[in-house]
Amino acid sequence: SVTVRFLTKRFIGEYNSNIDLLYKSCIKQEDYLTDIEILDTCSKKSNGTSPSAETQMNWADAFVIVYSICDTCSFERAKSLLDTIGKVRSNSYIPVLLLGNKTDLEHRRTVGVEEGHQVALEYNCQYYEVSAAENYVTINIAFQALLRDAKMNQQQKSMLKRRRTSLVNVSKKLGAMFSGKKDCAEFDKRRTSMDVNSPLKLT
Ligand SMILES: Nc1nc2c(ncn2[C@@H]2O[C@H](COP(=O)(O)OP(=O)(O)OP(=O)(O)O)[C@@H](O)[C@H]2O)c(=O)[nH]1
Repeated sequence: SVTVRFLTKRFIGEYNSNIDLLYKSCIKQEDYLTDIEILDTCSKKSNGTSPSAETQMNWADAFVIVYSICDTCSFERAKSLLDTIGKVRSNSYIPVLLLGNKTDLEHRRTVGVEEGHQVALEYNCQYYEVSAAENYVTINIAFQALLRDAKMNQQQKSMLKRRRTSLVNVSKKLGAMFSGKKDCAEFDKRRTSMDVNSPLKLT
């Protein structure tokens, strides 16, 4: 099973009272079990503290940013958060879901769909407009899409890590071979036992 960690202001799953701010759940998606941990960034722990923004941002595998379509300030805050995430996690791709909430209050809308789309394009994140008050269908679709993205991202990262480790091993062995270090003898021993016509297998 895979653990995917989200940072969000919204809560889905079973509240774990032992760890303040953290909600845990295990879901089945496409025949795979996935443990989900969701950290609500706006709440405070019972002792009145909350982890620093940077700690929270490094902890997460994915982000959910929620603004209200009736509140331009919340949209500006969402953009500033996207900016911070981009800076803190600049070394690799990180899945982000931008949610424009409260579509049931269309008559009070101050942030247009186009503005949301534009920001999502700019920051390369997924974007949905939803209403937490009305139903969970679109929210569910949005979370499923983010989860899929986060899992794929994790798989790609671990594949890259494995590739990098095997490359390091190869370069170590080659280094030992050319610098005549003691594991060179071990390397040679293995090499001579191979068929010279078959490709050199380094693990
Ligand atoms: N009409 C409507 N009201 C909503 C919706 N989602 C949340 N609200 C209301 O908006 C208010 C704020 O909701 P919260 O869930 O406390 O929002 P929040 O951003 O997590 O709040 P803080 O964590 O205190 O910053 C509450 O009165 C909710 O009932 C929605 O989709 N439609």
